[in-house]
Amino acid sequence: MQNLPRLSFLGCGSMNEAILGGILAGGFPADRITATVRRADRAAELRQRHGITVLAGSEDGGANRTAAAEADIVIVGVKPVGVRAMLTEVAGSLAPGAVVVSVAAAVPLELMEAALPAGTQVIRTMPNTPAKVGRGVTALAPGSSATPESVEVVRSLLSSTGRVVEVPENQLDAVGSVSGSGPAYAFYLAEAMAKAGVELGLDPELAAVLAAETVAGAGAMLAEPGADAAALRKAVTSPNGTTEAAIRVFNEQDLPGTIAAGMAAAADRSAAITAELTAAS
Ligand SMILES: NC(=O)C1=CN([C@@H]2O[C@H](COP(=O)(O)OP(=O)(O)OC[C@H]3O[C@@H](n4cnc5c(N)ncnc54)[C@H](OP(=O)(O)O)[C@@H]3O)[C@@H](O)[C@H]2O)C=CC1
Ligand SMILES: O=C(O)[C@@H]1CCC=N1
Repeated sequence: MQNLPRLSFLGCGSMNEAILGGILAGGFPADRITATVRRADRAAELRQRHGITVLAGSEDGGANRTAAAEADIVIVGVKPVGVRAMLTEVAGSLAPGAVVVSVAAAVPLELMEAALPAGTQVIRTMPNTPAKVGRGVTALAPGSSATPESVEVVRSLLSSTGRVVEVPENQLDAVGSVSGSGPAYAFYLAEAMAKAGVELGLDPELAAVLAAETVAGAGAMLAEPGADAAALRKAVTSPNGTTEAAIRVFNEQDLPGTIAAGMAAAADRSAAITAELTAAS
């Protein structure tokens, strides 16, 4: 892979489109990218929005095989339950030396490698949707045949979507619970803050703007070099002031415990999906 790789996104919904958006914003040429989806209207939307080639209507798998055959890096972005069928479909069409990257939660490397020709390079990742704006974080775990050079190429490609870290595969359920699902928790907080603002008498539109800008602004501060969440929180919290009154109630009602319980449920769900997929193989 001396030159810029050719990419194919097999399945291009929320997550793969976010990665695609981050990569394109980083200057990757649209004419080296193909995506596949099932629905013609979704294909048209992606073509119009990104100027990439999109193949749709893959009832017989033809679109996926065509896209896979022309790619150096194939990024599989279907739901976990569809990954094995997708890999089986394209197994015979992959270009020699192609690298298969999965963004699917809970689908083990072993299961993916078993669906592909022996020796296929597979990399399992757990990205998140802020990839779209270059503020994502992706954890990756290389499969048994992935070479360090290929891992480096994928790492470098994904670095235009944000931070990239390598972890042992057995940490990916926990990673998914923190950063994979994490954007939803931040959006949930913004929704809850807006709702509470309305209950305090604010106009709904104003409350939504205040909550969204606050979560976004706090996120931007957290992204500054050396930022520390606890220190930033303390800087807002005047002794015996308003913030302290709010945090006291959050602690009395064990909000940290509620968050921990929710995140444990996310990690447990990931492990349960793995068990379901493995039992079905
Ligand atoms: N959403 C997120 O924040 C994150 C998701 N993930 C993982 O990403 C994966 C995708 O999730 P998400 O993007 O949310 O799901 P979406 O449903 O938004 O996207 C799935 C995409 O796959 C396409 N698709 C399904 N089957 C086929 C097929 N046979 N051939 C071609 N395309 C197909 C769909 O096409 P169509 O639109 O036409 O139906 C759709 O574009 C999951 O495995 C999930 O675990 C990981 C981290 C975060
Ligand atoms: O909810 C899900 O299952 C996926 C994986 C992480 C974020 N979204």
